[in-house]
Amino acid sequence: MVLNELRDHQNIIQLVIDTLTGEIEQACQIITSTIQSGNKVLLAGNGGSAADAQHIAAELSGRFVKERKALPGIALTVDTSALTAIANDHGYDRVFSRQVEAFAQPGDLFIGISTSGNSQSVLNAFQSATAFGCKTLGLSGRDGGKMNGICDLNIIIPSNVTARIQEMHILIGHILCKAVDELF
Ligand SMILES: O=C(CO)[C@@H](O)[C@H](O)[C@H](O)[C@H](O)COP(=O)(O)O
Ligand SMILES: [Zn+2]
Repeated sequence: MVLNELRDHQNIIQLVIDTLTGEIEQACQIITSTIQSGNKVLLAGNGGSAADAQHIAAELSGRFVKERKALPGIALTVDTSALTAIANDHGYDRVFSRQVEAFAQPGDLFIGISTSGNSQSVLNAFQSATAFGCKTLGLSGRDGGKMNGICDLNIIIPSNVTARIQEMHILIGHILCKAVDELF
C-alpha cells in the first residue's frame, strides 16, 4: 500500500511537470506582479484546501525561506466569528464571497482552491473577486469543474484523487512563495 501511494505521488508529479510547468510559471507571474504593485493576496478553500490557503497566507505574512518584509497574504478561512455569522445569516455559500467584498481592492489577487472545482463557496468568491476588480487564480483538479471559465487562470491537476490533487496544490503554493521570495 505505502509503495503504491508513493508511486502514485511520483506519477502525478511527473504529469504536473510534463503538462503544467507553463501555467505554474504564469501563476508565479500573477502573484509577483500583485505583490510588486502593493496589492494583497486573498485565499480560500474548504477542508484540506482551507489548510492550504492558511499555509500559503502564513508564508506571505510570516516568511517562506528568505528573511524579507512581511507581505499581505490573508486566508479567508480563519475568522470563526465572521465565518459563523455569514454562514448563519447569509448561508455557507457566501462565507468567502462576503469577505472578499469586505476586503478586496482592485488589483488584489484572489486564489481559490477546490479539488473538484465545484465548491459553491469558492465559486461565489471568484464571482465577487472579479466584480471587485481582482485578479483570480484557481487551483483545482479532476476536470476543473465550474471553476473553468470563471477565473483568469485555473490550474487543473490532472488527477481524480483528492489527496494527490491537494499534494500538488501545496507544491504549487510553495513554488508561488519561492517566486515571491525572489523579488527581494
Ligand atoms: O482534505 C480533505 C480530503 O483529503 C477534505 O477535508 C476535503 O478538503 C473536503 O472534503 C472539501 O470539502 C472538498 O472540497 P473541494 O476540494 O471539492 O472544494
Ligand atoms: Zn486531505
